[in-house]
Amino acid sequence: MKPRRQGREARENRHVKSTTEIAVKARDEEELMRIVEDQEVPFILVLDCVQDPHNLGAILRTADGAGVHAVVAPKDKAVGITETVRRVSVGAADNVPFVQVTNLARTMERLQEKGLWFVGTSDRAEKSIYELDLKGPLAIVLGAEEKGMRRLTEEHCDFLASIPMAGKIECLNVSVSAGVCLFEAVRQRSVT
Ligand SMILES: C[S@@+](CC[C@H](N)C(=O)[O-])C[C@H]1O[C@@H](n2cnc3c(N)ncnc32)[C@H](O)[C@@H]1O
Repeated sequence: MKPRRQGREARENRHVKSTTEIAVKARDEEELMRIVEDQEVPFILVLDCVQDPHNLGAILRTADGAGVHAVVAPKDKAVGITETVRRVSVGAADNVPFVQVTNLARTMERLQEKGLWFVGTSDRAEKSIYELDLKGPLAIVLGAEEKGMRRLTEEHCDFLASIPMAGKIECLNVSVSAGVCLFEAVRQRSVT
C-alpha cells in the first residue's frame, strides 16, 4: 500500500494538471478563416464561454464524431485545453481544430461574410432545432453552463433554436445539447 503522504501529493498534482492549460497546436483566427474557405460546406461549433473542462472534453469528442471542421471559443472567458479536457475528449482535443479568439462577435461577423449561418441554441427559443434547415454553411452556437449565450453573441445569431423538453427541468447539460444539435445537423446533411 502507498504511504498516505504520496497519495495526497498525487491528488494535488492531479489538481494542478486539471486546471493548467496544456500546449496544443495554437490556431488563430486567420487559420480558422482558411479552414472555413477550404470547405465546400463549412460546419463549425461556437462555444460561448463554456467553463467546465469535463464539458469541453465531452463536446470536443462529440464535435469530432460529428465531423465538425473547427470549434471556436473566446480566449479569456472560457476554459482552454487542459489535461482534463484532453483526457475526457479521448484524443479529440488533438484532432479537432480548437480556435480561441479575442473578439467572438467580430469573428462571427467575419464568418457570416463568408456565408455561414449562425444558429444559436437556447431553451427559451420558440423554434425547435428540428424545424430549421441545417444543410448549408453552418455554425451552431452553445452557451455557458449557468448563463447561456451572452447577449451580444445571441444578437449576432441568424436564428435561435431550442431542443424541445418534455419534463420539468428547463434545459440540458451543454455537452448533451451539443450532441443533440450537431447530430441533427449531421442527419440533415447526410440526406440527399
Ligand atoms: C445549461 S444551459 C444554460 C441555461 C441558461 N440558464 C440559459 O438561460 O440559457 C447551457 C447551454 O446548453 C444549451 N441548451 C441546454 N438546454 C437547451 C435546450 N433545451 N434547447 C436549446 N439549447 C439548450 C444552450 O446552448 C445553453 O446555453
